[in-house]
Amino acid sequence: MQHKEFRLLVINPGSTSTKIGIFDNDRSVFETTIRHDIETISEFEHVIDQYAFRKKTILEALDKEGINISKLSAVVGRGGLLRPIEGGTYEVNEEMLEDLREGFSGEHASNLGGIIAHEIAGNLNIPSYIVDPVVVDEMEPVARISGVPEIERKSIFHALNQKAVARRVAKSLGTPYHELNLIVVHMGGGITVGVHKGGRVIDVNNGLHGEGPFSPERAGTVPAGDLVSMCFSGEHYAEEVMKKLVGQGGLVGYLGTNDAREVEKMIEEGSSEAALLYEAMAYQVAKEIGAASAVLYGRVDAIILTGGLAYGKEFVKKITDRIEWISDCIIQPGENELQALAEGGLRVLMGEEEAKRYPDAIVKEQLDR
Ligand SMILES: Nc1ncnc2c1ncn2[C@@H]1O[C@H](COP(=O)(O)OP(=O)(O)O)[C@@H](O)[C@H]1O
Ligand SMILES: CCCC(=O)OP(=O)(O)O
Repeated sequence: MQHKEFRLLVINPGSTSTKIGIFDNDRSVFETTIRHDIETISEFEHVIDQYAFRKKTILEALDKEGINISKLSAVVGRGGLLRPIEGGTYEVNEEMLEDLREGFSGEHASNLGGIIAHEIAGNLNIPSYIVDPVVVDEMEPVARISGVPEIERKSIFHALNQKAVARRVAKSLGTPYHELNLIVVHMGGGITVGVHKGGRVIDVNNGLHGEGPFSPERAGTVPAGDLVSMCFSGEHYAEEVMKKLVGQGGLVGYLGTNDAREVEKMIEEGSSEAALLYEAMAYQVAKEIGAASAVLYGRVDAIILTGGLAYGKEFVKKITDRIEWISDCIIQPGENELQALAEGGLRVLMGEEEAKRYPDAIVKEQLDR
């Protein structure tokens, strides 16, 4: 029987880059990463303001490659800060667009994925989807408690890549994903450390709003009392403080760059400040992995390090030196997000799965609250 051929455009806006791909069914025929330096990104007050800029760079990249978008069957974007929902593929609809534009759970580049996908697809009269957005929420009740009754911990993380890489590693280990205890560490513009138990991410640091290790452009956990004092010092607007946590925190805050390769260059050129900060980022990642291993009572089948920073051999060594006593460390540099987006869209186009309707699949515990 002859299989139908679908051509998909997949779009993955990250905090430091926009990655795009063209897939014929699940076969990648073109992929590129457009990096955005901190000067360009800082010109925009809000992430949503980057919409026209990111869309233009995508269309230009496709045009440069001579790709005719009129032949597309669907456009799939990385999903953003929606309401907490279960994993899966969702058709982009008006309710979703409204929440993405507003940034229902905050601002992040992935909010643009569904919006740009919908815009390009709408002009071609084809469907648009998002897959496993950053708000996929499988946290256990015990992990939701913060210590302040009015504040609940949230699941905001690299769900798409963490799940895709975990499944890939499970396959290579010859054990089903849902039978493994894994710690998956995605290290990109943000850094998230997910505890995968029985195929669910039962705990993870909120990689966006100040939890966990600091990262190329985020603060991670900061001393709470000092943050409160800063907020009420009368010296800063709320938006300014939020930017210190997201966008202008981490390496950007200390060294003015979100590019780890530049930091490596500074270290090579003798900067002891850059060396200390790189060491500190690795130290904080290792500490978070230690905490994640306690969630699993120390029974960890593997620790997976992934994302752009996992290409940095020295950086990875600084982490593994501190944690390899916990379990085997598997290094999967980069991410599998474009492939995962394509496969999610394809499952729906092939009729293997029905697209979920947003916001029908909101995590039930959230509604009960
Ligand atoms: N070869 C490399 N060595 C070290 N760091 C790298 C390398 N390639 C990318 N990175 C770093 O990874 C980070 C971006 O990771 P990535 O997963 O692409 O981020 P995002 O998708 O969040 O934009 C940047 O700090 C970048 O400098
Ligand atoms: C919001 C969590 C996902 C995340 O941090 O993505 P980037 O590393 O691409 O910014």
